[in-house]
Amino acid sequence: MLLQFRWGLLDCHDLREYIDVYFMFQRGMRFSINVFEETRGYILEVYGVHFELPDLGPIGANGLANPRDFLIPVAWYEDRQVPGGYTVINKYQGKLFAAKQDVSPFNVVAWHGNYTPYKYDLKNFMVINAVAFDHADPSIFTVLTAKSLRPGVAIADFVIFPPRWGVADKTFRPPYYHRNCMSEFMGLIKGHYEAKEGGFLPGGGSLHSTMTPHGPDNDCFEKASKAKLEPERVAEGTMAFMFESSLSMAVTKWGLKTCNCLDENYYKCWEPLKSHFTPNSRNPTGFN
Ligand SMILES: O=C(O)Cc1cc(O)ccc1O
Ligand SMILES: [Fe+2]
Repeated sequence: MLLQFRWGLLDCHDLREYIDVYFMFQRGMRFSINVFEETRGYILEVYGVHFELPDLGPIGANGLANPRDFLIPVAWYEDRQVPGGYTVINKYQGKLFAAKQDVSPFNVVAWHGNYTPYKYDLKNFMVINAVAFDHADPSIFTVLTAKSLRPGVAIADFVIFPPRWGVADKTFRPPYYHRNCMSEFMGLIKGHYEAKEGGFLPGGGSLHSTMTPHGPDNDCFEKASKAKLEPERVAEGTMAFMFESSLSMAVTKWGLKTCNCLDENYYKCWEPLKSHFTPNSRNPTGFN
């Protein structure tokens, strides 16, 4: 992603070197985004609470997304007019409003406070994974969380699936088949997602709503069930992510119809799955 971000008082300069970046704009901030090349972006807005680093628990003081890697922009302003003027788009009570003005909205020359936008390069995420057996829950990949009042239940988690090593023995290594109380919106910034190599394209999105069963497609199941469990690179050159929420998500009319991009056949990726239930294989040889 090649882009340039500007927001009132602050300039993120040219971000050409950044590929997988997370940006946070605080409420009320004016910003503009210039893109230079093929660019993909996803937006998540939370209300009432702020994103914060997850509690690290037994991980200790350091790990996952480290505070040192969250960067804030330097002060910057511009005082200029552009032909046709500026259109400032404002979101208010869920609706977008546009206002025209002659001067740049980024014309304030001083700033004092502790309420800044920030950026985080996803490459800096310190990935943790299972190193003996079992598939660890995706909460190990939480970059930021917007907590609800109930401990452990987030309004929204921002989770990434970065390149890493898969080494777990006696384990089906891809994501397990599951249903859970969270809504899972997934996106793909680049590459492919291990659980749906063909059916999930960069720039696309999938939504598995609360308590909807889901998991790897048939190809992934077949491959991973037969694979020799040697150490292997997982998700090399890719970046999938998940916005996970304890709230339900509604799909807009645009998403369902207008965009004309709905994959009506998505469910078919699970159709070839067969039952492999064998009650006697509960304790595979050598497994305690
Ligand atoms: O559904 C998904 O593909 C996301 C996901 C990944 C994983 O490794 C475990 C659980 C989970 O929801
Ligand atoms: Fe899931």
